[in-house]
Formats: sequence, structure tokens, C-alpha cells
Amino acid sequence: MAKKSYGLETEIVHSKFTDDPHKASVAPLYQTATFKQKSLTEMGEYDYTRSGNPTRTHLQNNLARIMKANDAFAVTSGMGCLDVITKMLSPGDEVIAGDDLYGGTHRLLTYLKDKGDLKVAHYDTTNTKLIQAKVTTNTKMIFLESPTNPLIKVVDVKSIADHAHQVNPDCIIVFDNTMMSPVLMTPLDLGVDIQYESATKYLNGHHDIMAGVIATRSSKLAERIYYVINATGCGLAPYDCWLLSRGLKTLAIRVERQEQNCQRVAEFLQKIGFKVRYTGLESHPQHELHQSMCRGHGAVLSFETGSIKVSEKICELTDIFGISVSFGCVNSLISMPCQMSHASIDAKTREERALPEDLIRLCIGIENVEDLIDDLTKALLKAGAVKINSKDELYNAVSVQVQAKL
Ligand SMILES: Cc1ncc(COP(=O)(O)O)c(C=O)c1O
Ligand SMILES: N[C@@H](CCSC[C@H](N)C(=O)O)C(=O)O
Repeated sequence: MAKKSYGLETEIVHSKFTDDPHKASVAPLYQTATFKQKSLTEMGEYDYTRSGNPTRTHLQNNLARIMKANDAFAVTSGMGCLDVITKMLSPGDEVIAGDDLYGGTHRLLTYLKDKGDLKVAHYDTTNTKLIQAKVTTNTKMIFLESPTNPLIKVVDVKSIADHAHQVNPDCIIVFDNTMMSPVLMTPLDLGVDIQYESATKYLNGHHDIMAGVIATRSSKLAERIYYVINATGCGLAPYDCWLLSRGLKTLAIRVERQEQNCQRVAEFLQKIGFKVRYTGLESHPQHELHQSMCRGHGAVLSFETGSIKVSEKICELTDIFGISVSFGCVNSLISMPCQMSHASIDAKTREERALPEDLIRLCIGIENVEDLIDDLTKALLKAGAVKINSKDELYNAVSVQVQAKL
């Protein structure tokens, strides 16, 4: 009889783990650097944790399953993933990258470019025709992110990947799936060769570890990725693997609740007149393209107030939303990307890429959504970003409630 395949939510919770002699119901933590050999000539499966560790293998097998990959590798951070991937390139290689990539990604690519290691060209990846026109037989890698952090721009992944592979079958399409997580997107189904994610975000979900995951269906690429990880020693440590396995179990339910909350907050902010960037809103210019690639919209949105000072005040006046970088955690966060997560992109480049200095990014958690909306309303009112308008029913109700609390 064919093996039954389960839904992603079930697969995430029921991690495959069968070979423990004591039948432990949670995969044990092998907190060890070394493994004894049976004899001088007989090696076991593991010898040294840099090369491999059962706790890491357990995690990686589960990640590969939920990412629909053949192989997944856990490393020390999301940026560690990009470091491993770029180490697979050769001096002078030409790569194409988006122009709204996460600030740290931009920083590492710029570092490699400035050292003369790589030729990096950044383009607006929402312009599919432009990217397609820029791919040549010399393009070795293309770095994509969708929706982008923090401008929530959507990339037509399949059209770009298919075209690039037609022009150069060896061109490696690299996709950063941190913003969606495997619950909402399977980039490997869209022609991506290597998917990576900052597991510091949704995958772990509790902001108590740094981690990154690289996944691929190609055995050749997997071999090269493993080689770099073992050679450089950036494999995730056993305890962090164990914590990540634990966090992962609630991934589906966390993402579902975070997304529901985010949709409500996005609608609230839009209704009271802000320009909100969130793919869950029909007003998002690429709402449909996003829906055609993903199973949901995630829990990160950004909006502008029109004034840096007002945005700063809002951030400082919230109680529940913590001022913090990162996202994908159970608790809600507020930040100003130009001063925080994307400060590593210089001001001139930020301006060229139309990254608004007053942009506020909200990363929504699993709290009570009414509390979140009340908290934001209070901050918006106190910062002078909104005023009470008695003609607007919903706006009025929230404001009156908040007024009573002030
Ligand atoms: C989209 C995206 N990719 C990659 C990273 C890097 O991940 P890490 O912080 O785990 O190195 C981040 C944030 O840091 C991110 O937001
Ligand atoms: N100081 C850090 C900033 C990390 S930003 C983390 C996250 N990706 C986000 O978007 O908030 C750095 O220099 O990397």
C-alpha cells in the first residue's frame, strides 16, 4: 500500500524519529563534540560534530521534509546561509540581486563586490522583463526575496527562474524564504535551486536562538553546500538544533494566528488612511501574483506616516509592540527599518531604492488582536498621527475606547 502523505501541519508536529533504544518521545540532545569509533578501522556514522551530529541530522531531515527538499542544512544564522552559498561562487562571477533585499544581505553582497570577489548588479525584481533581459550566459546566481523586507515587493519567481535556466542552465536561483516560511511558500516548486531562511524568525519563533537553513533538491548542490559547511564549521550547534526542533513543532499554528492578526492590523491601518504595504490587502499592487505563489501573507507589514519624527514617536509610544529588529516571533515588534534592520544600506542607496525614511515596520505576534489595535491606536493618537473623526464608525469606536483608557 502506498504510504499516506499527511498535511504539512501534521508533518511538522510528527517529526520522524524512530531509532532511539529507549523510545524517547522527543529526539534526544547529543551535546557532544566527538563520537567514539568502534575500532581504529571501523567508523560509525558520526565522528565530530562539525561534520555531523544526530540532533542536527534529526532537525535537517524534518526541515527537508517540510521544505519539500531532498536535503536541508542547519547553520548558525540566516547570514551564515548566504555566506555558505556565496562561497560556492568563483572569483569574478557575475550575480544578479534584488534591490530591496534584507539589509544584511545587501551588506554581504556589497562586501564581496567591493573586494572584487563578485560582480553584483542590483535590479528591481518586481520588473520581471528587466531581470529577464539582464540574465546572460555569464550569470552564475540570482538572489531573490519575496515579499521583500521591508517594502513588501513581490517577485514573479517562476518566470525569472524559468527564463534564467533557459539562458544558462547552470545559473543557480537562490531564494530567501524568511518572510513566508515553509508553511506559506514552497519556492523549490517554482524552479528555485537553493532556498534559504533565517530560522531565527518563524521557524524557531521564540527569539531565543540564531539559526539558518539551506535546502535544495539537487544532490550536486547539496554536496557542495555540505562541503563548505563542514570545511568552515558553521553547522548549527546541537543545543540550538534541539531548540529549533522544539520551536518548529508549533510553526503552522503560530504562522496562522500571526497572519490572522496581521490582516486585521493591516486593514485597520489602511482604513484610517495610512499607505500600508501588506500582500493580504487587495490594494497591494501584486496581491494576485503573491496569491498565485503562496498559501498566505505572513505577519510583516510596513506603513508610512509622512514624517520621520511622528514615526519615531509612534514606535516609542507603544506598550505591547517592542522596539526591536527581527520578526516571526510570538510577540509583536515595531521598528523603523532605515534606522535599524536596514541601517547597513547607506542613506544614498536607500534613497535611490525609494526606501522611505519614515517607514514603520510591524511584525505581528500571536497576542490578542484587539489589544494590538488598541496599543497602536493609543500610540498613533498620542503621536498626533491620527485624530478622532466622529464620522467614521470603526475609527470612532476604537478611538473612543482608547480615549477612555488614556
Ligand atoms: C529576509 C531576511 N533574510 C536573512 C536574514 C538574516 O538572518 P539572521 O539574522 O538569522 O542572520 C534576515 C534577518 O536578519 C532577514 O530579514
Ligand atoms: N544589527 C543587525 C540588524 C539585524 S536586522 C534583523 C532582521 N533581519 C530584521 O529585518 O529585522 C545587523 O547589523 O545585521
